[in-house]
Amino acid sequence: MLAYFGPQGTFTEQAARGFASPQQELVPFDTVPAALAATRRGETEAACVPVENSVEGAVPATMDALTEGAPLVAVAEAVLPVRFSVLVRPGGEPVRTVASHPHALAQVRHWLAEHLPTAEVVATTSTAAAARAVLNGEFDAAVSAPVAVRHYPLEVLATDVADVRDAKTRFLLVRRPGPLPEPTGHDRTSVVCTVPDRVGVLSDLLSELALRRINLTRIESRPTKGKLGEYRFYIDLDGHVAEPRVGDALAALHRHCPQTRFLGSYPKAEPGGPVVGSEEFVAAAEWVDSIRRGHGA
Ligand SMILES: O=C(O)C(=O)C[C@]1(C(=O)O)C=C[C@@H](O)C=C1
Repeated sequence: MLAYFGPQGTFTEQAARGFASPQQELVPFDTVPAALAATRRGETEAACVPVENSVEGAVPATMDALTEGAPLVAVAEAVLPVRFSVLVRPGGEPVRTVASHPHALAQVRHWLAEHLPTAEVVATTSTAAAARAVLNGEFDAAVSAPVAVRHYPLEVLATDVADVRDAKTRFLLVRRPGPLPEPTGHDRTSVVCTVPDRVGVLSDLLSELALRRINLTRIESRPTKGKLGEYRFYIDLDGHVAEPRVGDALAALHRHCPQTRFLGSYPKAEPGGPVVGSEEFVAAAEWVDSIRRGHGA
């Protein structure tokens, strides 16, 4: 079974369908923490959750839920184009309220201002939860994934709605810790470091990556929710922990920041970015090894 951030008809369901094997049952959960909790408890083999949108940035619910509770690791990612449909009940009633996930609302702000300027905008837990609520008569319109109309008998008021063309959302497939996916040469590694209160610690972390020519693809901070001013840094970098260069860098991050959690090494959905080989790291490690064995200098 594969848990996903639902209900049926979310963008996340689409991403989950891409990950699932033909026989695998998909199980919707109304929140990201609930989908991850089912996987932590072993009720589902994996969970699919949104992690980052090209317009609105990180999905805080996912970042927090991956850090709090038993460890989970990402084994795959997917990137989907995001364009919305605006769904209403059949019958042409006036649209006084329009609902959706905050990330979706942020991606259609201009469209709403132009086409539904007087409608009150309401946040829901997901785009599909908004469609479900419109069906139940709670709101008049939902900004939803185009597939939502297959699950909820609503009418399409507008399609292809997006303030920013080519917007994309990245999704992760996470499991309980186990064997890692094999390196492909186009991988991403994710970690979260809860930094100690020490001068220059962030600069130290970044220097360790730069020294090893590791490309940083994302860095985000979130409060630990403990003391004011205490932060965690979510770091995505190019490469796989199985590569000596990357393994070496993660060990260095852990030295600076003992509270570092590994969040996975997995193939990138859209290969790109500079490719840096590990050859010189392997050669250097072999050289040191031969010195230790008394064979070289
Ligand atoms: O509500 C959904 O349909 C989701 O899958 C969540 C989500 C998100 O978290 O960003 C996914 C893609 C869109 O950017 C809008 C909402």
